[in-house]
Amino acid sequence: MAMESLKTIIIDNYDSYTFNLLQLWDTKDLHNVVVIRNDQFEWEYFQEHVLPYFDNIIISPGPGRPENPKDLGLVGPLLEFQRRELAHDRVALPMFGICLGFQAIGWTFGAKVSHAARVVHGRLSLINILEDARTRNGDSPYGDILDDIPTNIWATRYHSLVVDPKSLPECLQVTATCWEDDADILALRNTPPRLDKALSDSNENSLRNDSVHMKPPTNHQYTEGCEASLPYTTLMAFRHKVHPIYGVQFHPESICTEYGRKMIDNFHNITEQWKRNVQYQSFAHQLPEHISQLSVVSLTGLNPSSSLPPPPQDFNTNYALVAEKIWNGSDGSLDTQSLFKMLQQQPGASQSIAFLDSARQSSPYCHYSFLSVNNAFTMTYSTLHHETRISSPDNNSKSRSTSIYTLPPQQKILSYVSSFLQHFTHVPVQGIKSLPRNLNFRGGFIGYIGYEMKRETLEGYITPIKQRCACTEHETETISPSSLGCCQCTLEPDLALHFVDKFLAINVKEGSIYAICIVNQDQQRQNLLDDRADVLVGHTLEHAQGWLQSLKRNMYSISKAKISKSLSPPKILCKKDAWHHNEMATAEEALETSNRFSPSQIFTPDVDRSQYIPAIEEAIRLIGEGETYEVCLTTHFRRNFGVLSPTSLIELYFSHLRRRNPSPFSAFLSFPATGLTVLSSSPERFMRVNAQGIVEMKPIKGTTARVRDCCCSEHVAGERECKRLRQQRDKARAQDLWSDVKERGENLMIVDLVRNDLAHVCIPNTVTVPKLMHVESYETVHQLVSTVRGKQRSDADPIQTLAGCFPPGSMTGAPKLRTVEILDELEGHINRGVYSGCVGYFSIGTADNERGQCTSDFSVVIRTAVVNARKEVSIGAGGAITFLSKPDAEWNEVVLKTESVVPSPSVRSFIASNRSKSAPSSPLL
Ligand SMILES: C=C(O[C@@H]1C=C(C(=O)O)C=C[C@H]1O)C(=O)O
Ligand SMILES: NC(=O)CC[C@H](N)C(=O)O
Repeated sequence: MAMESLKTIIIDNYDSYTFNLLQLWDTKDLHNVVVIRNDQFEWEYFQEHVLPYFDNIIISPGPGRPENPKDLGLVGPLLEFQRRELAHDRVALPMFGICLGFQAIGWTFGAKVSHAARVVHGRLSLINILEDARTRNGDSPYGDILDDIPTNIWATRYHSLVVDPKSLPECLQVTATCWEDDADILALRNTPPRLDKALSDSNENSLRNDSVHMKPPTNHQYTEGCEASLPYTTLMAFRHKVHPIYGVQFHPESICTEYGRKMIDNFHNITEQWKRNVQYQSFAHQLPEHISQLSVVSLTGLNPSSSLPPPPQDFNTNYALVAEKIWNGSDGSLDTQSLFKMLQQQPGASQSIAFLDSARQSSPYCHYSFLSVNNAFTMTYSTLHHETRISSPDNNSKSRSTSIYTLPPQQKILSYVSSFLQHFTHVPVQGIKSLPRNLNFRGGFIGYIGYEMKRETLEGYITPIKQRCACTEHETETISPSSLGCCQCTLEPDLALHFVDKFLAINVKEGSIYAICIVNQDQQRQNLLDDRADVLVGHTLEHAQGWLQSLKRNMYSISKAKISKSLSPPKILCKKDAWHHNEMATAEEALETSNRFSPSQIFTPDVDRSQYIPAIEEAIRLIGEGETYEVCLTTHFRRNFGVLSPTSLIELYFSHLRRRNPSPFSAFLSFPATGLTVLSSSPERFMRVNAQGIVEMKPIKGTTARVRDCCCSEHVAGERECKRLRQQRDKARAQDLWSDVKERGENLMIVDLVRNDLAHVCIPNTVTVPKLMHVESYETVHQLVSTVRGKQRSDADPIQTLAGCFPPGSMTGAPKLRTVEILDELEGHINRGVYSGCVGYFSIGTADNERGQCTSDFSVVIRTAVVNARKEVSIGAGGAITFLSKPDAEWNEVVLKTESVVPSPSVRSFIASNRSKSAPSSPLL
């Protein structure tokens, strides 16, 4: 780009894709770009104090429609102003409108915006660039946005509305259209699928985009059952015949659109030419600081070469880490459950448990499990009361005391967590030269951030009145066991984090075990909430050494008793074979299958099928109106179990959930101060920040069951043939998932959303998609998974990085803000709680990695049971609704997902036998 001082303002219509545009700039040019929200200023102020500093304008996509003044904010009067200026032969800045921006330009100049004959979200079309677009003569001295781009390109579309070509005013000229055909389906049929057998991520730092080259089909065809029954085209781009004003209906910033960058380059070149022609001078040669600072995301001071490690810093002198390998995997693997029990018998052990369990040993995401049963302190938080509770062990270490602090207005709890963790960087490691590179947690926070934390992280979100806490006792409440759970805020806090300073790290591949302890020799306390609270983290060296010694002694005693049967999921055996051998695991499976039950029989859903289906239909209607593109609708299934002791929950986790659904991000967390326990078997990574500052997100969208049924009844010749047939069908199913445009659409929408989130917290043009929609196969399901990465900004830490992307886009849909507001209504303002949030860690930064900075890894809370102080077990489940959704199938998906967590018949009897005599009896257990 040869435009040294060209200054661009991007106006964001609260679309979740706007920030992807920044990825189309070179980092060194971004200081000339400012992104503002469409409601950030009154128009008059903007016109006088902001606009004159710029050379051109980009108007973003967005939910809603141009006729609605709220959807456009200041874009409405801006466009009207531009139109009037041109009508009076005055100078108006070059403009480029995208999707809603395109529709808004068309509407301002007199075109009609109507419902599309075919609603398209997250699908690719072949755009046909009309030859006229290339001719520079006519009345306009300027080139076109689509210059020097092949005649047919793939582009992503997210729209329900269209500019009616018949209504296009004389001054606008069509430059591109597309056929409403099924070119994407046909092209996918001729493209080899991405089936990740090995599931390996060879280079976790790679920032290269995946490329799937789809060959365009030769003519326009329609697949059977497709709603496009007639060949017709849709308007995809126009330009002003005289002035440098352009618009495209598709999304140049989507990962799947070709030549997006070229379009932005063209716009810059056009603007330069225009500036020369009209001799335009903006207010200043460079953007002054007070204007740059208006940007929603600061785009100044981004260092394009910040892959270099920061200058070495002094060791942390307050804290150190003592670590020792206390078990060598070659001696055999220890059974995790026995290890758990052993830790609990150690002095000082409590029911305050943090266990991040890489339960799916074969997964490439599984390196270490982290286990702690005595934490330095635990903090919980309520967004509605702005209230933090901090509980730490009392002197006798068995009991805990809790203090309550109210945060000042406007303060955010995650900012405190972030500044607290800053005391824990460059911590020197002792007792061992260095810890393995992939042992990423070195002490720090382990816990969850619940979905309602969106009230403090999602910009522009205002908590609806209906969600305010109705509890009157709360303010005067004193902490006592009886007052626990007086309201939802204490029953299921919006955030709960243990600070872990003494734990085991278990290498799940080798079976080796490290014991790690933070040392704080002077027992200095650390400030947590400015000067409101201080906490004690870390132990004396003598304590740490004593702990290590006693662990080592105990390791050998349990090793004699228990050498692990490694966690392998039930094998598939032919039925004949299973019955013949009376194979236990298979028999149990068969029992479960024959006893197929619906979770709604034992758990009560917040909304049942008859209420859920209308909510799906409403979501589909809103998509058709252009209000949203994808809605991740969810509900909860609940059941009160009367009594569930802490021990029985641990038992339940190991014997049921971990066994039935071993997943890479399994977790068992218990928070005795609130009586809350989380049992998770999540397969989905939300966000990880590694020691090199690479941020990774791995959204899952698109799930299909694996073919696991025995085919013997189909008279196949023997077990071998049965297996071959099953594998063949299973592969075909994976292939179908890969090429299913509905599933791909869901995935692409979230990939583009997640890229947008990352563009806020990473150097924008480092945001890449190293894996785009690969099929990953687990025991029971194939899933369509994408990997999105970026390099964290040097001024951000993992907490700010996570907050900038929270709540997880795969649990909201897109565009995030509007869709979250829609979901609040559709889900009746019922809290999602822990479900839909994230579980994981923020680790301290140790000096043995080159940056010495904090790291993190969080999963999305799905396939998870949450047990509260009232012994109510809740399981959230849902799925992404798109315009192509079939309500019945979506409900079945919810039930299927719940069934992966809900106790199986055998576990039901387990709970029954563990229930105390006084507990209310249940007819089903
Ligand atoms: C909403 C859930 O899962 C989310 C929705 C998915 C989908 O729609 O395919 C897949 C994984 C999650 O991102 C859930 O499991 O409850
Ligand atoms: N992506 C967009 O900007 C969508 C614009 C408009 N809301 C539509 O659905 O057509």
